[in-house]
Amino acid sequence: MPHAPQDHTPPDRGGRPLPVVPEGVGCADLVDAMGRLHGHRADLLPLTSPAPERPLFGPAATIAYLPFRDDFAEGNRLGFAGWFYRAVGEEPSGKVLVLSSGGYPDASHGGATKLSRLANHGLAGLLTDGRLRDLDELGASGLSVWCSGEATRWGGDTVAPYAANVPVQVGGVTVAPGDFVYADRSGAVVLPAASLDRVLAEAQKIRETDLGFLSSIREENPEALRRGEDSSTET
Ligand SMILES: O=C([O-])CC(=O)C(=O)O
Ligand SMILES: [Mg+2]
Repeated sequence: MPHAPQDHTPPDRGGRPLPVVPEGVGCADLVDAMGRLHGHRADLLPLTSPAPERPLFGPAATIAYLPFRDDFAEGNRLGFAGWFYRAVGEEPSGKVLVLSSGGYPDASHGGATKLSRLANHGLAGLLTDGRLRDLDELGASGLSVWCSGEATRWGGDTVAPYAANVPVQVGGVTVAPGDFVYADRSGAVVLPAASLDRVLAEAQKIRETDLGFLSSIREENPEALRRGEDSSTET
């Protein structure tokens, strides 16, 4: 068994458009669906967003941050701009930029000025387990941005980008380039591209089953349940 996927190219969808998350389906439904279809950890605890009403969904372009090294000349020369354009490639539109915090979740991993490239190139947004600066400005950009919190101090002497489009670890979860990332106020979840359609269908089924439970719970008989005579709804 290989320890990591070697090819991170998202599977060819045969011209089919990218799917959307079904109406009413949220993070917990997607995490439940992932639990049914995969054995690995896929959920991140809730992150902070300047526009939490704006869920994030799209294929990941990853940048790995590491603790800053003054002798990493090539990486430092590329800077954020170089790593950003390497990560998003020729088709940046709709992608989610994923920045791994590199062991310093409280350091800033960027601010609204350099991250204005995301809106310029039509990305869906950004997810990181590190902090960001200028959250108000990022919220006004129309992007969906999720991070561990706001920072005011520049973080470039603490962490720096050193690789693009490699699998990264974010909030205890592996994100490979091309994985689909979803985030809302409840949390975030990482969906393998090859399973995407099945996970979305399963999440919709879970949501519909829950709606069915809600109406049978409304109609249940408290007396019968106290006597232990009705176990039709086990929620
Ligand atoms: O965080 C940084 O590296 C610089 C910054 O504030 C910005 O780009 O707006
Ligand atoms: Mg700034």
